[in-house]
Amino acid sequence: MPETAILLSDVTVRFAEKRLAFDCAVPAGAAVAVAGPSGAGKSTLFNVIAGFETPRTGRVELLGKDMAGREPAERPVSVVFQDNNLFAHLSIADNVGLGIDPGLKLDSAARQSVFSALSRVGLGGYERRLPGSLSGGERQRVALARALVRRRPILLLDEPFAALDPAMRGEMADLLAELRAETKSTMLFITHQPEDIRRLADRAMFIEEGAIVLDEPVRDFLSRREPPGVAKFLGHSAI
Ligand SMILES: Nc1ncnc2c1ncn2[C@@H]1O[C@H](COP(=O)(O)OP(=O)(O)OP(=O)(O)O)[C@@H](O)[C@H]1O
Repeated sequence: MPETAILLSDVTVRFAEKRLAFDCAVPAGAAVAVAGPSGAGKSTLFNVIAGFETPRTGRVELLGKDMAGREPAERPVSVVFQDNNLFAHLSIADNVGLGIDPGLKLDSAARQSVFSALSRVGLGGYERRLPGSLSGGERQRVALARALVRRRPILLLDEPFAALDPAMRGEMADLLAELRAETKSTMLFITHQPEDIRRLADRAMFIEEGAIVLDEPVRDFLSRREPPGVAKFLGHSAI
C-alpha cells in the first residue's frame, strides 16, 4: 500500500466565474475532516477525487496511480452523498446491492455481503423495508452499507452527521471509527461541527474560497486561534 492515498498537485477547477485550486497529500489510513464555509469548495474537492468533476489542470493520484481518464466506477473510491441517494421504490437490500452491481444481478456471495454490511451498520432485519419507512439516521447507515460492500480503500463522506441528532452523531462517529479500524481505509468526511472532528479525525483540512488553506494534525487544528475563518469555525475568538 503506498504511503499516500490521495495526492492532488496543481489541480484547478473552473466554474463560470469561480476558480478552485487544490493541492494536498493525504496519508493512507488517515481520517481527515474537511471543513470550511458554505460554497468554499468541499464538495468540489470530493467530486475531483471521485471523478465526478474533471479538473482543468493538474494531477490526481490515488494510491500511487494517476487517475486521468478514469471514470468514477474505475477509481478506488466510494462516496456517501449527503442526501444518501437511496431509491425510494427499492428495498433496503437492493439499495445496498446497487453498490455491488448496478443491474442487481447478485449471486449468493454478493447477497451475503449485503446482509453482513447491513448487520455491520446495525440494520440487520431491515432488508425488505423501503427507504421511506426509515429515519434519517437509518437511511444514512444504509448509504454507508452500500459504500461498504464496494470495498474501496478510500471512503468519502459528505456530511455523514448532518441529518442526525446529537446522540446519533456519537453513534455514527463510533461506527465510522470501528469501520476504519477494521478496513484500514482512508476516510475523508465533510463536517460543519468541531465536535465531529474531535471524535473521529486525526487530520483536518480547512477550505476557504476554493483553496485548501490548512491541512494538519487534528490537535494543531483544534487549538488554532487563526486564521479568522478557522477561529470562527472553532468558536474561538479571532485575534
Ligand atoms: N457545477 C457547478 N457549476 C457552477 N458552479 C458550481 C458548480 N459546482 C459548484 N459550484 C460553485 O463552486 C463553489 C464551491 O461549491 P461546493 O459545492 O464545492 O462548496 P461546499 O464547500 O461544498 O459548500 P456547502 O458547504 O454549501 O455544501 C460554489 O460557489 C458553488 O456555487
